Amino acid sequence: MSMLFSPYTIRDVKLKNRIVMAPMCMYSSYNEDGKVEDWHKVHYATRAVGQVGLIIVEATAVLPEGRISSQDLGIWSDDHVEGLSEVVRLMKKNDAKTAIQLAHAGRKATVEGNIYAPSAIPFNDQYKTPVEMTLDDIKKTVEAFKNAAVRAKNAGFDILELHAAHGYLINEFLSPLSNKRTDEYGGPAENRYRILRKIIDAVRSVWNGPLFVRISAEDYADGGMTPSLYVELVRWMKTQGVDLIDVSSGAVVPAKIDAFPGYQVPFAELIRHEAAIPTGAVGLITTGIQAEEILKNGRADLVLLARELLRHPYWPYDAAKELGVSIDSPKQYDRGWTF
Ligand SMILES: Cc1cc2nc3c(=O)[nH]c(=O)nc-3n(C[C@H](O)[C@H](O)[C@H](O)COP(=O)(O)O)c2cc1C
Repeated sequence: MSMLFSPYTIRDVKLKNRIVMAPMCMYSSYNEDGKVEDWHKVHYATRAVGQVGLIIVEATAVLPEGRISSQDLGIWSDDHVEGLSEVVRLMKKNDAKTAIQLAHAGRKATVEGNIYAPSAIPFNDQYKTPVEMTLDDIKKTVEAFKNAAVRAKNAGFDILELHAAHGYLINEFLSPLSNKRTDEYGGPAENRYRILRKIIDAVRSVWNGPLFVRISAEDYADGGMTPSLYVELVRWMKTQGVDLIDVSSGAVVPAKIDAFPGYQVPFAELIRHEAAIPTGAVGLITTGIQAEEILKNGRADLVLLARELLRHPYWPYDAAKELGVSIDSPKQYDRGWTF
């Protein structure tokens, strides 16, 4: 029996299969700051038609200065809710469950004006030097994540994901390589974790649904974070009511990454077993058999695909065929989806 095509329930949300579309920035809010465009509607609805069980909408900025680019999606204003609701409606209408990744780009923001980070150290010489956040800035940021969670709820999302990976703001606090603070937000792991602790508590105060956190489990640099070091942090997340860790890696400091099929799966596996929490595996997963192996060997609970779903929006059909499983097709496509 296929595990990839078996349902998975988190809190009160039942996914029809274990296939997840990983968050991917579309940099397509070209008309109005942070707003949904037709592109987003077509793009996300298409993967829902393709029978992806859970779709995670791209990194969506909780503050305008927290955008990776000026064309990122935003959720810092109530004006963003209407467009996001429309994307949710289209995905749900096509039978997918929906999530959104709440994000702040920190020192990797490329917007005009000041950018903010735990310490005033640029990512590299291509990036601006960020302003070191004051305690008041931190408070405002925590509040922004909370307000974003309320808006995501109003837009109708089933699941929330906090972006604590890829060298963006939360990741910058977690890693000792980018956080050189000497106050209660820097130094030992417990201090570096403090902003995420506050964000999770703030989000949890307004959100009862499933909550994921995406982490970069490995910094690929001396003195940086490793999957083993993350186990303690993930245990804290679990105590705070986080339901699943979406395990990615890298990008907090410039480093060379040797990416090969399934290269991040061992990190998801270690965290799943050591911290006893469900995980999602991501990174160069492209075939049904590969996905099935990850799930059946207990290495992760969900499988996330990014670039493969840009090439093949109906990948679930291909994977089902490969695994000899019969799945429902959108009824309009019945004549093409039988094999
Ligand atoms: C176009 C593009 C945009 C991305 N944007 C995001 C993002 O918004 N948030 C995030 O956590 N990861 C982002 N990623 C990383 C993917 O979610 C994924 O972790 C990575 O591409 C590895 O998976 P893959 O080998 O299946 O592509 C992006 C990747 C691509 C290709």
